[in-house]
Amino acid sequence: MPARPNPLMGLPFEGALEDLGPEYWDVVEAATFPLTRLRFRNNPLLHQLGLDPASVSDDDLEAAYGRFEGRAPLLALRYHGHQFGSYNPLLGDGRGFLYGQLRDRHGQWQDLGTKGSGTTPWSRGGDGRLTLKGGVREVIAGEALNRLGVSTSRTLSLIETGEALWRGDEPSPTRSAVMVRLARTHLRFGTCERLLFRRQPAQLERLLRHVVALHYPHLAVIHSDGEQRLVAFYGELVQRVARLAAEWMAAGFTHGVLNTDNMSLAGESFDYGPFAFLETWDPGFTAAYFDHDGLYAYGRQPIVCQHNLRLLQEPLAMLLPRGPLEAALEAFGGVYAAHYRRRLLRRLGFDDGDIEVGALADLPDPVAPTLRLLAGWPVAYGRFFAALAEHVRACGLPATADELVPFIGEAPPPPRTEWLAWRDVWWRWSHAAAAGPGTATEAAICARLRRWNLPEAPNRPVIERLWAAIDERDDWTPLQQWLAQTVSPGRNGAG
Ligand SMILES: Nc1ncnc2c1ncn2[C@@H]1O[C@H](COP(=O)(O)OP(=O)(O)OP(=O)(O)O)[C@@H](O)[C@H]1O
Ligand SMILES: [Mg+2]
Repeated sequence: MPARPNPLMGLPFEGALEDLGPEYWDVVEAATFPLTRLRFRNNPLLHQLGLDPASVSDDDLEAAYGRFEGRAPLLALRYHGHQFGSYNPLLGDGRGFLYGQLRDRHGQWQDLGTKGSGTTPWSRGGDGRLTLKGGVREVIAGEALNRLGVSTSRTLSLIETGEALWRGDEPSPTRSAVMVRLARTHLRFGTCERLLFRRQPAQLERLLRHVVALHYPHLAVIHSDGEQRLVAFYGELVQRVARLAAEWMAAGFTHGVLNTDNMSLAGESFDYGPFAFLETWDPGFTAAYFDHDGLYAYGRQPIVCQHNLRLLQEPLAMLLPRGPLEAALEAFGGVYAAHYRRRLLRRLGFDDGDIEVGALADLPDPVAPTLRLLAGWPVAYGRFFAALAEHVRACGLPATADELVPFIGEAPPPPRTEWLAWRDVWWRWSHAAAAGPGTATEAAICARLRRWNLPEAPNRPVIERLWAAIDERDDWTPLQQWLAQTVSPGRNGAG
């Protein structure tokens, strides 16, 4: 009987970046691992790629994304980057490669990229590997952020590979893994910076033509003039990154390593290393243990993103005048503020559209009172929203402001002045929304609270609990349960 074909190997890859030529990448080979054992598969993403998940076996995934059978060429991408303020010209894919590019079910380009698949010319003495814990953390970050509505890469598969790794930030030896992630692109701000370093304007122009064609195709239609098109690309990237920063802030997420080699030219969030979700709300909260000065602290993320966008002007200035770039960057603050407000409102159950325009003008904005309350109440940021959602589901909308009581049973009481101020604003909004012209009935507010908040945000203690079960007993059930109950909107009762 002929062997059943592996559906993953029939995916319709198109060599868009490969066709740009070897200036941008090196052909590499994957490592051979002592074992390949599937630990996580993302069925919704398999579906998004046009496959029937039921037709893809675990062994298919191990063959394609653990043993890398039947796929060539594998490309380590070249890039540089500003890391913690210093330029590093020695970067590039040092432990991953571009596996392939294809259009998904919605016609959207997707890259399949690996992490932990072996050394490359850019490994700089590193082992080219990913720890299993690092892979588990990537799975959690991508799924949680996606569930919170953040534009993010996601892990397609995580395969344990049976090696013993030594790391300074994990008890070692520690277990190894290889992951494949889906991202709109693996091209980074640092990909452009490398071409400035090497003074290669023609190669930058080719690269950006590729980026616009794949990731900003509407701009190619609007602008026949190449220069205008690139200015428009930068302008849209500014807006996408501003929205992304707002999404991280509303999600209570600290990326941790906002170097320019971790900034996507498609404006999507990716590379989940030392990230952390907030415990108590604190703008100074720092995720990476090696970020001694708090450069990439939670509250600095918008300003760092804006700074990184300004750094990107340097390579672009090989092709474009500065004036329009600087003018485009000025939009950052306004786009950020408006998007952050919308996202925070949504976590509180609200939307401007719920409320009569006249009534809206009379309402105090809930953003500042929410942050003032959170700054003084030692509760986990995600817990605040989850508990609000639970309270409204259990008790309905309060008929009077006084009926709304501090709803986090296990927490110390909130600071009185900040609580009363927040309570009154939230109550006024909830009543204006429920009485407004939109569809924001009590049930709709309740559904929104459930949809846009996680029952349990994966802050450090939560991730450590999930990891401990894997580490101590090889028990994957807590992780699977957390993923099923926390990140699956269906199970969570949300639409
Ligand atoms: N164990 C390792 N072996 C070789 N190179 C590594 C290793 N860890 C990190 N690097 C390289 O160091 C640089 C910075 O690492 P960083 O953690 O930002 O990226 P990454 O997590 O490896 O990959 P990505 O940005 O694609 O998610 C990258 O060029 C990366 O390839
Ligand atoms: Mg990186």
